[in-house]
Amino acid sequence: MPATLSPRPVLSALSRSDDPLTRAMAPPENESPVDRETRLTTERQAKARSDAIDEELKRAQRKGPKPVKIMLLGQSESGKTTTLKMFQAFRAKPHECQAFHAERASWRAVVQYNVVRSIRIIVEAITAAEAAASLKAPFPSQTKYSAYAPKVQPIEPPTPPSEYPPLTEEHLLLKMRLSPLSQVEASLVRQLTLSVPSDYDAPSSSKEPKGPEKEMYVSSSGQWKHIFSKLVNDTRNSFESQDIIDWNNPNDPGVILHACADDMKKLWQDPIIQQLLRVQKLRIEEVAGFFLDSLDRVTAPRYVPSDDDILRARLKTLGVTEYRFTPETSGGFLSSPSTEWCIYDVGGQRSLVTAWAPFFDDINAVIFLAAISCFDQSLAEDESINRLEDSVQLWKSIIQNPLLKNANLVLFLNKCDVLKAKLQSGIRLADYVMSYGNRPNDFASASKYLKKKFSGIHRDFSVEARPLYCHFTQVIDTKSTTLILHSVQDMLLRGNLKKSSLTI
Ligand SMILES: Nc1nc2c(ncn2[C@@H]2O[C@H](COP(=O)(O)OP(=O)(O)OP(=O)(O)O)[C@@H](O)[C@H]2O)c(=O)[nH]1
Ligand SMILES: [Mg+2]
Repeated sequence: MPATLSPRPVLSALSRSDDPLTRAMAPPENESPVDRETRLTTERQAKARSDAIDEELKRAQRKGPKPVKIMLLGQSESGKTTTLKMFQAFRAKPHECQAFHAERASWRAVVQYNVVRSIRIIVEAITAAEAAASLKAPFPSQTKYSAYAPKVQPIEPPTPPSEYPPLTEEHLLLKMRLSPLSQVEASLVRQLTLSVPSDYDAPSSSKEPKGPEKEMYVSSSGQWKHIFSKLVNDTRNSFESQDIIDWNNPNDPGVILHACADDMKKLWQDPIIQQLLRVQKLRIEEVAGFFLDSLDRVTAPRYVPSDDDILRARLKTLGVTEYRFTPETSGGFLSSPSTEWCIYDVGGQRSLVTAWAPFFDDINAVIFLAAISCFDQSLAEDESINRLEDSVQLWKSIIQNPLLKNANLVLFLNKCDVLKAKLQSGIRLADYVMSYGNRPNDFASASKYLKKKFSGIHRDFSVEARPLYCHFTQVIDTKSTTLILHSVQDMLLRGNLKKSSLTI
């Protein structure tokens, strides 16, 4: 005899005539034994289906709420990927951090690429000075360096070559001795890209660059790291990079870099070269991925990048990278249930902005990064456009976008360390931002002014009335950024829980 199925017991307790629904649901009074068996089988199957659905729902609930979706937006070089690295290294649960640390081998190649790239800027500056001296050529065009060097708004005319400091035999000798670095650069490009971009002009000592060079990029920060799988021992059971890198590989770019270390240092520290860079208005220290002050360390045999090196290493993003993780919570109520986060890191170059929109749907929060130190630079893509002004316009278009009207807005006014250093070195904000007027040229006044500018745009143009969470950041600084990400995380989790009708 099959077990009685719900709602039989209730039915039997009711008089059939009490309620039309009960009557309708009741089995016919003259039901035959065969019909009864068929009916009970059908009911059992329906119950099994219903139980399966309940179990699936319970499993989904156990898995926790929907992931919190966050987009990192902002202009190129504003610090989006660096912020993502901060999430990966310091806000994820320990086993997820481990994967980040295992990527040190990959980041080692990026640091090496950044070093070689900086040296190439200097070598090209020497070549330009040589050409100017021997051929009495017209002004060497600054656009030659446009992909690398932070460009200054054309307020001052370029320095005439007659004012270039005279180079010595020693400089030319150094340049020659460093020529093997062009092979290292080509080899690193091969390692770091799945295929060399067709418009990438592989450097060659015998060839002058043709027009503006392209900065190397990766199509997605996830993909390129797989290339380094060949560096990983099959029998690896350790996440330590020392175990991952093949230190005996004679073709490792680190071998030539180590051999050239003294010459690179001599070149970078030479006072005449420093002066040459100054007159050519090449501020290499401000180029993303600057490691020339750490040459001893980063060219040492068995060099493995520190967390700090990874945060400073520069590789442009092309496309959209998705990173999922479960954040470490502060404990207490918010630590349960643990919500998964899904972070999208996009390429900020102008031509890539149109690729962002398909990801806007369902986004919980936008972290917009504005590099407020870039007030005296122009866009790599268009020298006539001031970077800060471009960032303001981008911010305006994001807060006006109807697809993002439900997204929480977090604004990182980033690169505060660079802004401070620039103002202290005497570069005047008022020379580039006319409305700054005669306010003091210090960090306190400049940062206050810039915050007002960005929050004023939010107040006047936001498609929806919503709060703005604004932070002054320098996302290469782990301590302060960890605290800020912590507060952003709590703010978003609270918002997310509220939306799911859970009170906190
Ligand atoms: N000094 C300093 N450097 C920073 C800061 N934030 C980012 N950087 C550096 O700036 C460079 C560019 O940062 P990324 O995070 O790659 O920039 P991005 O926004 O991802 O750029 P795209 O991928 O081109 O869109 C890197 O070398 C970072 O180390 C900061 O607050 N201070
Ligand atoms: Mg990036």
